[in-house]
Amino acid sequence: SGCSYKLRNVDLHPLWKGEIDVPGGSRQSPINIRIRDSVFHPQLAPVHTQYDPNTCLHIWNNGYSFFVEFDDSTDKSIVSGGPLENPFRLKQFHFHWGRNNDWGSEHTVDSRVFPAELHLVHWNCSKYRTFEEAIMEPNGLAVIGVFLKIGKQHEKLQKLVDILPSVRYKDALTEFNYFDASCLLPSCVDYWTYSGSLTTPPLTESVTWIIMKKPIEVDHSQLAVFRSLLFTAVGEEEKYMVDNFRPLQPIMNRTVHSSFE
Ligand SMILES: COc1ccc(C[C@H]2SC(=O)NC2=O)c(OC)c1
Ligand SMILES: [Zn+2]
Repeated sequence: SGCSYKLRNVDLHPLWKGEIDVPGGSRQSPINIRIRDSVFHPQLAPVHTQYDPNTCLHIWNNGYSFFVEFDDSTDKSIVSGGPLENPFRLKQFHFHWGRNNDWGSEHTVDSRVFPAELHLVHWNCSKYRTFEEAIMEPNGLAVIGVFLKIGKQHEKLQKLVDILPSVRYKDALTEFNYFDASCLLPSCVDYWTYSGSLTTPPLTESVTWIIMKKPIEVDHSQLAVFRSLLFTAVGEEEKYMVDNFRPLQPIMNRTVHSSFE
């Protein structure tokens, strides 16, 4: 039961008040994935994640989303296979969501919007020495995108939901260890992949996007806790952290490939 396309009459986050498109950008994200325009690539193997829950470090509110960050000093938590030529190291994951369940995702599928979207961010440790270096390179990052839909409670996510109040304010950071990020992946291995960019400044065109076809389910009360976070720091006029997604960008002359027919 796809939700109908809803005009997102949201007032944009200050991040997007100014420039929305990158001058000369030819591979910006997010995009609308048109299923009938995607090209099946039989050589696209399943994506393989190998995450060590002990590499989980902390969670922090960066004023736009909350980032769960990982120790990326070793190859203990990596993604490989799929469109990737070599393994990439897990650096962080975060989400984008709306003020209500009618919108919130960054990517859309045949103009269908989801209430939220998870991004698992990895960098090309075979070619670059650090994450900061990799974000400036065309093949520097691999981000796995997973759509969230409202349904049954996601039990493994609850450990994360329960700690969110401790990072309510911008710049708050709290220790968060032993979390297996693979519990946030859908059981279906099908995905789309395309070349794109970061969806917040510096908007660099350094991302191989891997968008999972199937969403994961969370219940409405779990998503409600995301919306209790603040964009603002202690002492500032409180602004709820909602609608932290970038508007859709032009596909230009890109092809989205699918790992499934
Ligand atoms: C300075 O480097 C950065 C800055 C921002 C982000 C987060 C962006 S990028 C994405 O996919 N979603 C987001 O909100 C980042 O992530 C790789 C890397
Ligand atoms: Zn993101």
